[in-house]
Amino acid sequence: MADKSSRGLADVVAATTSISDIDGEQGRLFYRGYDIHDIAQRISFEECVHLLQRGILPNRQQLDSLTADLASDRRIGPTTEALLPHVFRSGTPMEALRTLVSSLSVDDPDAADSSLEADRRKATRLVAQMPILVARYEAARNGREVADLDPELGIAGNFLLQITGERPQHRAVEIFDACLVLHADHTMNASTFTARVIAATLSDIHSAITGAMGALRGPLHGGANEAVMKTLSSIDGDVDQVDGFVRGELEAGRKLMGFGHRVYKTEDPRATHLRKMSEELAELTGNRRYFDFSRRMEDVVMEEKGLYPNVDFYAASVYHALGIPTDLFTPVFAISRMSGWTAHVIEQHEDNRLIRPASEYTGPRDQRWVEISQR
Ligand SMILES: CC(=O)SCCNC(=O)CCNC(=O)[C@H](O)C(C)(C)COP(=O)(O)OP(=O)(O)OC[C@H]1O[C@@H](n2cnc3c(N)ncnc32)[C@H](O)[C@@H]1OP(=O)(O)O
Ligand SMILES: O=C([O-])CC(=O)C(=O)O
Repeated sequence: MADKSSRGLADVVAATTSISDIDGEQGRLFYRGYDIHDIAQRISFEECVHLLQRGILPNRQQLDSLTADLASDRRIGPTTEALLPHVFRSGTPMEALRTLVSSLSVDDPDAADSSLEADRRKATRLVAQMPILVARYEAARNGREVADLDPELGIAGNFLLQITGERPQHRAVEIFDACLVLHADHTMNASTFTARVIAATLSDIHSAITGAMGALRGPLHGGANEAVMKTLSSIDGDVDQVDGFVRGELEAGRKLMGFGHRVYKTEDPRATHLRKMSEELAELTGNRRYFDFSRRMEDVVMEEKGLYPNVDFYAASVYHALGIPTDLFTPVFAISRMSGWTAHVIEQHEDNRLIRPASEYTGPRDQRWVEISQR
């Protein structure tokens, strides 16, 4: 029996990993030993995928090879195509996309192969397919065709192109690319843990990723970015209204989405980059409203609760300024996190042991069975 239970598994070391690491006291994040501050806004999402899935930053030849794989792997199969017109009517994009991601296994050329080599091919394919699925979903629900992919653009640029229907500005692509890098992996967060638990039963990578999508969706995890945008846009009037709004929410005992973190006791290093990018986009678009609201909200939440913004907070105003619809913010998170999830599934399969923690029983004991007629 376990010695002590930890509510929400806080501080429990649930896996060993060489993919990412966090120092929550110092507010530092590392991907395979690289400080996020050194690589964010310097490497492309494709380089990041290589780093997470294949363990090293690619040289030019390795990057070209991965880029070619990603380009040839992004086709979605007939089963998923057939589902698209049905699932876009379902409640939310994350529900629909969870179903679409699950369906990708049906036509996957490696579906029947559970080897590590097949895992690696499926991992690349899933990263390539995810942005296409989101773009196709967006087009389907608006009754339009997606724009053709531009071979000059990478994953970030092509996604913006397909979502907005317009060729994105160079700086917008750079900023979105950096967002994808910043969200790519984060140790044993809830969705990655979910993926690893599923993978550890020796289940397949599509099952693990489908579970991860379900975990990411919730507002205490990836769903917070959408919730932040809804909060920002619900505040009427000017920035002076923010103080009263925040205090009212806290007095009512409600949490403010985008604040707080299980691991960081100081600023989330990703928020540092996203805050700067949000401000830059506010300047570039000439619309400071949501950046100014966010800055004020950050100050009031710090004064009132001592809480720092997490990755989801400034991601909201950044994605909004980039023209991404609010209900696609969490799917965008999934596009990025697919790289981390798949790397973790491979790592789990490489050195597997079933994940099966203990529980602390709190129910009644020594109950006696009685006939149904006597109950
Ligand atoms: C990508 C990501 O997943 S980043 C996280 C995204 N999620 C959010 O932004 C949702 C809002 N934040 C939260 O709910 C939490 O801070 C979490 C889920 C991120 C971390 O949760 P935990 O480590 O379990 O902390 P917990 O929820 O127990 O909070 C501890 C205390 O801080 C308070 N608190 C934590 N976050 C917030 C918040 N955002 N707003 C108001 N109060 C908060 C709690 O009410 C609690 O107070 P209490 O001790 O008086 O009851
Ligand atoms: O690590 C966590 O618990 C949540 C988080 O910030 C992430 O998944 O990026």
